[in-house]
Amino acid sequence: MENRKESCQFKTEINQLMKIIIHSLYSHPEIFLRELISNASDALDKLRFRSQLEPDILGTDTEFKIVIKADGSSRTLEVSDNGIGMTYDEVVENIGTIAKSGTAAFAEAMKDANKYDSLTPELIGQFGVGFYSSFIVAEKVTLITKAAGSDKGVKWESSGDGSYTIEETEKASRGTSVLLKLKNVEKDEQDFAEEWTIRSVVKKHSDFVAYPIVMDVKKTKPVLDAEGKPDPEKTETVVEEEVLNSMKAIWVKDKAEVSEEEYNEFYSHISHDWNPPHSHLHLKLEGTTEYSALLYIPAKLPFDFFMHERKHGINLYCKRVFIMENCTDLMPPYLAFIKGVVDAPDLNLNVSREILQQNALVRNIKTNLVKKLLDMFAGMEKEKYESFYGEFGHILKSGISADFENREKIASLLRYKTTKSDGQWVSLQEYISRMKPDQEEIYYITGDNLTMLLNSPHLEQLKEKDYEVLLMTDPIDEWVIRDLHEFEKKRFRSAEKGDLDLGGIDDKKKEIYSALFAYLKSSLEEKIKAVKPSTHLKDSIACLSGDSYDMSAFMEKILKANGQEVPQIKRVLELNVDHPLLVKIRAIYEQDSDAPVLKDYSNFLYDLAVISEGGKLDNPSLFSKMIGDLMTNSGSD
Ligand SMILES: Nc1ncnc2c1ncn2[C@@H]1O[C@H](COP(=O)(O)OP(=O)(O)OP(=O)(O)O)[C@@H](O)[C@H]1O
Repeated sequence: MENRKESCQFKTEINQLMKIIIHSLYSHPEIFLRELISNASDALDKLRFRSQLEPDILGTDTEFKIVIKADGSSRTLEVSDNGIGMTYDEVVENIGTIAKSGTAAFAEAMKDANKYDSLTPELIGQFGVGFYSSFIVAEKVTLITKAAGSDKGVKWESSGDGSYTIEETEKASRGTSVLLKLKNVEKDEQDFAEEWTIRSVVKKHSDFVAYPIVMDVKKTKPVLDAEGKPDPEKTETVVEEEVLNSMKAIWVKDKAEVSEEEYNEFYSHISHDWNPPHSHLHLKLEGTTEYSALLYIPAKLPFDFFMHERKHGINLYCKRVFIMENCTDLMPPYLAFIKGVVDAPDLNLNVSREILQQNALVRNIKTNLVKKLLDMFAGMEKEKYESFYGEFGHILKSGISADFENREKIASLLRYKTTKSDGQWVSLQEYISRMKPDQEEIYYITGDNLTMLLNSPHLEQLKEKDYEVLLMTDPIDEWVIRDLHEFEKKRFRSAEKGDLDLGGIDDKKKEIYSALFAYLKSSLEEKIKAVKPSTHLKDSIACLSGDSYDMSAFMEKILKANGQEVPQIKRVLELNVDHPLLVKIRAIYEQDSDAPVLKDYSNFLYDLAVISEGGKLDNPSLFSKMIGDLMTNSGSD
């Protein structure tokens, strides 16, 4: 049969991606070597895992390793592995098209970014540049691979100029080899054809890779004399294979043996994030549930956090043998941003994802990890915790609804800005400690931005009383409140729903307004369910509020934004009976309860309430006309 062969163009996005990578990483060329070694190590992990179920797949090639060959005269560098390899279709899928969510999102984010200079390595690091980073140092890349169990090899080749070729080929052994034809380098640039450059980069970035990374190195050795003793006078140059990395799994080491730098390097190895992590947690537990774990909090929320295909969560090992990546059974969704490794020596190596779910050991480890992480968050010093919370707080909060057992603990980790915190975060404990002596409840208000909430008319009476109000701007806060109800026996109370009971309204006033309110109610029947003297307002004239068990305006907005059908909810129009305009309207009403202007005034009052909560008006032109009339009249008074 004819060998398959194709010449293809890269997708536009890939072209763009390569340009960006080459342009922005030229000052960090060594990154490519780490990426290639990391891919080789992943390929060996996959093969090792598969060989546990299919031992025959290895054949005689059982010594897993990554081989680096550098040749200064031909200016080539080759990174090979005897891992899982790729079939023709896998090469098509993985190299040259955008199969991965990360690459696609990266290309999307960078679509109109021709401002390469603003792309720092830290920014790009979030996206994982992978295989394409080879083109930073190479003018041509040739990948030859043979999948485990397959009898044909595949060759992929590109000069990074927009096209590539792919064809079936012969390859003797299983695995992948990436051959780079290196670009020429200037005098003081890193040269990857040189042994010591490779040696130092491997040591720096890939020391803990679990497989030997070997290279033939030239050594000068004394020649042995006839008795087998070294002759100090004579030396010869020999070539020997040398292992460049220590292969030490740092998670099984003692904390004292691991430097900060090693922790950070290991983090970028497993997470493909080049930014140093926010913090790490290194655990070694003995006893009935034995495990070691090295967990990291990233510094930033990964850009692909909410994408389905996202990987790089927790990698599961058993006695340093890789079992699976992204082991979701070890971390609840509200801590899914945690990355790291867990090594459980008592786990069965052949464990499948399905079995894991029911495995008591895995459940215990999970419970334990969650506890340790929550304790770690609670123990962080303020500034450090707040930088973490600013990034991941909205995800952590979902634990309030999802993890009943840890609800209290998570609640004490919540932070909110408040009407009195001047932009600072406040914990619920702090809020309670600052409550006024006559204050019984924790007041909160929800909405999508702080400025609007701070100026909400609903807060006027509360401000007058000098009560602090939590400002909740994350959609998830609606669910937090729904499930939390109270904290340290203090109930949460919405500042925009129900009566505030902060001091009754004078009965006499209620009485004199009752006729006007009845009129307003009938005139606005389609929009509101009642008109009431306000318990919230102090300076403003009108606001809309819900009954205690009604959905909040923010919740309504969130549900609508998510395409859910929300039944039309009529709210209560609250009016400030001490406001001069209301006094004036009442006077008009008492003079002539059929005065045509009253209809306009009722709409006007309703519109004022809508505007004060940032809503949109049905008839803005009528509204501005009313404002104009009112201003003219007040001038002539
Ligand atoms: N040495 C290899 N052996 C087998 N498959 C490989 C090898 N190198 C790359 N691949 C395949 O090609 C895919 C794309 O590799 P690439 O380095 O571009 O990204 P990645 O490693 O998946 O992700 P990241 O963005 O995190 O680096 C890999 O997911 C893997 O399936």
